[in-house]
Amino acid sequence: MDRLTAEARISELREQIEHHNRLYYIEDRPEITDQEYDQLMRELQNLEDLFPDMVTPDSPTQRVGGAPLAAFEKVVHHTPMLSLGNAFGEEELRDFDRRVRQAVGNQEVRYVCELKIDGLAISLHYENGIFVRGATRGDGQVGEDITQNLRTIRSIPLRLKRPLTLEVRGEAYMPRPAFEKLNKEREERGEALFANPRNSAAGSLRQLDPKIAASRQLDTFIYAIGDLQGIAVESHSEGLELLESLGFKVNQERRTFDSIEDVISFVNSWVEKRPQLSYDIDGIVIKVDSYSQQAELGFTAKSPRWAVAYKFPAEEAVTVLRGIEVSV
Ligand SMILES: CC(C)(CNC(=O)c1ccc(Oc2ccccc2)cc1)c1ccc2c(N)nc(N)nc2n1
Repeated sequence: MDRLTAEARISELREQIEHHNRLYYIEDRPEITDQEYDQLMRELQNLEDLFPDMVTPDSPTQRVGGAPLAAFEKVVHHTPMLSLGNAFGEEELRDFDRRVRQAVGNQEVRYVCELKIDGLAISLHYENGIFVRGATRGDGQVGEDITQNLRTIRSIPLRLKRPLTLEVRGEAYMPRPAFEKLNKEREERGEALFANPRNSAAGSLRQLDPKIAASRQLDTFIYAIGDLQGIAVESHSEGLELLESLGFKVNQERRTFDSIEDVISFVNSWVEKRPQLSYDIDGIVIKVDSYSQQAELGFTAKSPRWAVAYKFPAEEAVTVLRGIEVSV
């Protein structure tokens, strides 16, 4: 095959593979079988083996990186990764609403409610649409460079739909079925089990060998734009739509409400619905939607005044001590 034909076929295969990747890992509605997908990947791999100079970092064949690292480098976040203040009851949500309305005067306030995924906070940096670096939250200012491991997560796009330079935040997590399968395998091998999906996601992303992370079926939900050059969006919900249009996986259970009472009903509905999800959540995040109102509210030393995390009561941890059941 001559170079020109190879080049055309390589970009056609990449486009098809990325399309089916999105359908399978982000929209959860595959259109082709795994065998057909593997065949596309094999054809691309063969062509890249024949023409190595045509390999680019955003090629789907470049997800499972090279050799294990000796250690993780440190990364300074462009904008700090802030934490969330907590609310543990309905009254605290009403207090939050009163503080918000006090600060913004008698304007209408719209809230965005998002599931709080029980995983590991991550930051992803893109230059001209190409994934160049991913990091853990660390202390909010400095995290660890886990780019090689994050590249193995299929719901993280290696190239965006538009050549934007931006930094996004989200959660890396392990779906419960993958967690149960992993622990079953570890039990058969006589290895220590992970206590919960969050620990297994954290443990997987802390592996220096990307082949181990690649074997762990991790997933992501992106929930915030950090640095965004040159695109004007007016609200958080618009920002999430933009993230989705760029190719990120954004959780579909988010809702907007114009009153804190509706927020409270939404929060209560998730206390029951939580077990139906295929992943763990530890609460609901409520954010003021308007960016201009967020700016009016500002930040405390470590978290925004325009957001709060409603935390669910910890799962009833029952420990059997000498045959007596006690709840802790
Ligand atoms: C709201 C924010 C804290 C993200 N936002 C930021 O980290 C952030 C960071 C700098 C910002 O602006 C600054 C820029 C420079 C200096 C200081 C602040 C604004 C937001 C957050 C944190 C955890 C979340 C979580 N677990 N689940 C969901 N669903 N949403 C979450 N949202």
